[in-house]
Amino acid sequence: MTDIRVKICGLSTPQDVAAAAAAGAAYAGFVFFPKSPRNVSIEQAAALAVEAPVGLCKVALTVNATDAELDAITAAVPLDMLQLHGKESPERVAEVRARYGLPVMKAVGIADASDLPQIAEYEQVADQLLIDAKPPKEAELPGGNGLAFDWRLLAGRKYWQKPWMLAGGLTPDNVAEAIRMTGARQVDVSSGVESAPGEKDAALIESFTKAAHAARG
Ligand SMILES: O=C(O)c1ccccc1N[C@@H]1O[C@H](COP(=O)(O)O)[C@@H](O)[C@H]1O
Repeated sequence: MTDIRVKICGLSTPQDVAAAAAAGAAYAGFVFFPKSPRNVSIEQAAALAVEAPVGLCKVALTVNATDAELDAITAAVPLDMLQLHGKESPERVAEVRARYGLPVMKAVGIADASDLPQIAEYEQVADQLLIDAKPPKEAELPGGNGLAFDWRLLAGRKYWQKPWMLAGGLTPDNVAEAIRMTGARQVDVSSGVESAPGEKDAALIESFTKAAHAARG
């Protein structure tokens, strides 16, 4: 059985990147969304990405970004993947993938069973899927809210053909149970490894990756 792959999202300092790499994370996420407490400038992200260890997959998270915004990010930051975390249509996902030549991971928000068919739709056009909790209507952020969805919705599902990650409200304490219930082989976390909004905690990053790597789906 292959190891669980962990993405630590919302990194904003060299110490955050070092902690994610030291803990054995496979992906490092940089958030380009001004309303987020984890937002980084293009200059900040470029400096972090240049120094990141070889082998750590560097992911830019954007929300309904325009071509001009994506042009600026991709021109300056050495990236391995784009994460689209807004209301991008399947057509827009395909367009971004073709324009930038980078793998695209599309976030799909789940609140109940009626949200599941979207996964099959985005699977046609994205390289990976990120299955996250749907944000509450009043939420400022489309993700990164520390909210989980009912993992039983994924239990016993038909397998998807594309790689996918589980996200939403994961913590060092619940990630093993989430993996067991959903069969996820990849997990993504942001607020569950923070001591305050936007402040990553190296000890929590380590506990999270340890718990995820020890878990068996
Ligand atoms: O982290 C953010 O601030 C963020 C902002 C806008 C869109 C998505 C965001 N984060 C993503 O959401 C998931 C779940 O977050 P959490 O662990 O529940 O806090 C996270 O893994 C990011 O990919």
